[in-house]
Amino acid sequence: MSEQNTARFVNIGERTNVTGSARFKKLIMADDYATAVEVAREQVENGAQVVDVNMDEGLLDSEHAMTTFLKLISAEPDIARVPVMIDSSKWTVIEAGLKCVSGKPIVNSISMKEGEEAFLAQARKCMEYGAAAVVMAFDETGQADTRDRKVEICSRAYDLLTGMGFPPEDIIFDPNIFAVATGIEEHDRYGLDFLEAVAEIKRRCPHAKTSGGLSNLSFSFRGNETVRRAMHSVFLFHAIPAGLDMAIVNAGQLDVYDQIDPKLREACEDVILMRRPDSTQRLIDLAESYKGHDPRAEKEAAEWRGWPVAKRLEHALVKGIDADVVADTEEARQEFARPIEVIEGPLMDGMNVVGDLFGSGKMFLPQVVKSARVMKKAVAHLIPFIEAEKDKLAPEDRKAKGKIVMATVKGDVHDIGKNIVGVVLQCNGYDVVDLGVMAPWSTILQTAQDEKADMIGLSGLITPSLDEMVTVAEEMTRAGMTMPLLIGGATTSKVHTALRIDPAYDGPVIYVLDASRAVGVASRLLSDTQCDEFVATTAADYEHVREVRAGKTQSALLSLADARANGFDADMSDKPAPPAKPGVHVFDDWSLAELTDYIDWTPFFRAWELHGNYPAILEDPVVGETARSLFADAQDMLGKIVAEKWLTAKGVCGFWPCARDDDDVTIHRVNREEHVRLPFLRQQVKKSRERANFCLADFIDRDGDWIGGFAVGIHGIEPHSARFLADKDDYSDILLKALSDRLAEAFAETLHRHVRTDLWGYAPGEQLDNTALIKEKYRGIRPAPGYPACPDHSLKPILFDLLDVPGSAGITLTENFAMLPTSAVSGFYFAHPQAEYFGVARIGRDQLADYTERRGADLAVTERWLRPNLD
Ligand SMILES: C[S@@+](CC[C@H](N)C(=O)[O-])C[C@H]1O[C@@H](n2cnc3c(N)ncnc32)[C@H](O)[C@@H]1O
Repeated sequence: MSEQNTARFVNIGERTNVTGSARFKKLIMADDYATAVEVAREQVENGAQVVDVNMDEGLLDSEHAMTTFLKLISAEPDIARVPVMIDSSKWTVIEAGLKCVSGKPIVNSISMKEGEEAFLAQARKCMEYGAAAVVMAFDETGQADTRDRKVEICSRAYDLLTGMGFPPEDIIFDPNIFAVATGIEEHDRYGLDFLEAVAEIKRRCPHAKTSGGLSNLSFSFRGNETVRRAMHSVFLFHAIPAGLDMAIVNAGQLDVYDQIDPKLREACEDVILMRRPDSTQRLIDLAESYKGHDPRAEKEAAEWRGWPVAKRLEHALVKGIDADVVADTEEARQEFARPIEVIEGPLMDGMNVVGDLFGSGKMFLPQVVKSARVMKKAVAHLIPFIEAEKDKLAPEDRKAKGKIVMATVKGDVHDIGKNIVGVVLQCNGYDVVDLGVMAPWSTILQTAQDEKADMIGLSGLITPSLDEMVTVAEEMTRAGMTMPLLIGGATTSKVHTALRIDPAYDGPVIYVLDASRAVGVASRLLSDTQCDEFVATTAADYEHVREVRAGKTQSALLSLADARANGFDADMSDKPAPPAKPGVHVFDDWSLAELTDYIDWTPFFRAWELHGNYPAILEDPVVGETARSLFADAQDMLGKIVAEKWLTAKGVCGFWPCARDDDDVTIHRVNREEHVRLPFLRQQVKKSRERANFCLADFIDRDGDWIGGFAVGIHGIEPHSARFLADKDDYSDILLKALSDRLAEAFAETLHRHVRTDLWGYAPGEQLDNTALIKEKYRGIRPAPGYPACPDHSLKPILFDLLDVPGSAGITLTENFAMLPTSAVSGFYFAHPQAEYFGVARIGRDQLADYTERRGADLAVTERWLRPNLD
């Protein structure tokens, strides 16, 4: 697009959207609103003139999330200066949002899909709130595709809206941008139809505005970023003069129209404006030449082995190639006077390049971990020579930038995240003393003192670990320590760090969002010039979080009695039939080959901090190349895991007759003639009119029903992990752990399907592919203790006892109820068709007391397990 065009073009920021941004979703799910507000700020700073906010996520109370976030950003003057677009497919969420926006909001979207009456009712609401509205070109018969349908629907909507007094300048038509050059003839006109429709709509509908989502246009060229960018720029070059006022597009990914290769520009223009019958084929042919191969890189690949050794080492480090690193390091050692100089010279130079690329977002975690593997192998080769030299020369020890003691806290066994952070720190020149998993506070403190560490880093994945971290902080205070304490891991958040850990420790406490932040945090903490300011700013930031929290009106809670009265009323005429095969079923060795077909790959990439959905992530313009390479390595290892039988999948499941007793489910163990009580928690947050206050017991019939349970685990990782670590190969070790986790989840999915179709057998004819399984399109749920519907991890011992999990599947529990082996999943089966996941969220003291009694436990104990739900 030309510069003149850009000036008029309204760019709608789309990063504050839980459906489009994995990072934003993670922040919202972690209740880290303070950081989520920063995402909105970044967008505005980067030039977004409207901020689109979307909270449509099944596990969220979307209305609550929308209102909380909107209230927060409306209190930030530099964000509140741009309008907010309230984006939801649920009208209740939009309405909740409208109530708390201070400036002029935009509703995204309304349409005549459900007929005129519903359309006008929504429009009236928009007017009441003074909101502008995106009106989709959609009517009772469907979405408008041709020019005439777009114009017809928009004109009709315009007449209806202006007829009821809706200000025309508050109407934003979205006449649907569809993909062109798909090879289907009817699609050829889509670009031109949109452009012509925009011009005509602007003519017929004075003062109304137009908008569109641009990325659809180039959908058929996924993976070919050059062509996609060119298409978008060419399209806007024509659409803006035609009257397009705004679009959802990443402004940073547009090319200047005049600078696009003229051949490509012309071919795009031919397609969009339908100037030739063969334009699609011509663009497809031309697109090939912009794809994949980079002749320069290929030439380089062949040449690099002939470069001088220092450059070869740097290249190997940056590219993560470990094949020749030992030979090259040896060659370098012979060239340099002392072996230490190889580390301080070419190796550190190479790692600095890696650090810079990573720091500037041009390199991603899997590549960094591969680079670290090269570095470790080179250093391992040099160590004996350095040691031997010590006697003769007594050289100074290699100077590290700083020393960090890292640990996964007591009771927790998860270490993928911690290991990644450790590797990243090491390859940036820090010494890392890794205490592994399940580290008690005493060991952590002792090691930090013995090693004269500069800081401690704690990690944890399950909620009880939050309390363990508070304990470590308190003990550090008691020991009079002052070194910084770093907090990270999936269960942690900035809010928890600010509210609970920071006040417990006198020294600096820093929450580290992900591995990519670790080096920046460590280097600032150890910098003579930056440390004080960084510590002070962070402390002030946490103080602010505490103030905001203190001033925040907590969502109102119902009494437990009222919440029960508003419980979910499941239709018990629909309850499942008794299982076809009741009792307990043990699986000693489930086929790994079968499990590989049921892997959900998206969380695999997330474990490596590559955000995006599989398979689209493989074609992502930014991380696609890294994702493809990682995926190839994963497939390669998975092949070996299956063929060479590295691992064993053991599982158990069972079904028991039961009945509901208020919020408990009592299980009848027929063979032992005993009853086991499963106490569940009920939502107490006051709901808007129609929503119930859910409890898992609501899905069970008081007059008799069935419930199930399961536990699955992947065994046998240890010798392989040890082999990789002995070979200085953290990359393969982390890869193996991540794959083992994937296999455990795939096992849970496969076993659940076997339960539905065969063992319980309530859905014998179910035909769902893996995508549908991942989207949980089946009947029934398998809530897991520690997850939002049953957040109390301490239900696990009851489940484990029912199934004799240690005996049948070889899985045990730590004192904080983490499962061992680490790659394990357990939960309950509810088969009622209306059963759904929800989050218990905050509960009141009345429920805590009631639950304590039902569990027959001490208040102090239940309080500890339920702490995240009490604050
Ligand atoms: C963590 S994901 C795992 C599946 C995903 N496809 C994977 O491979 O990682 C989904 C599982 O988490 C648990 N879960 C999710 N939401 C839950 C909730 N609100 N309450 C209880 N359990 C929940 C259920 O066991 C569900 O099957």
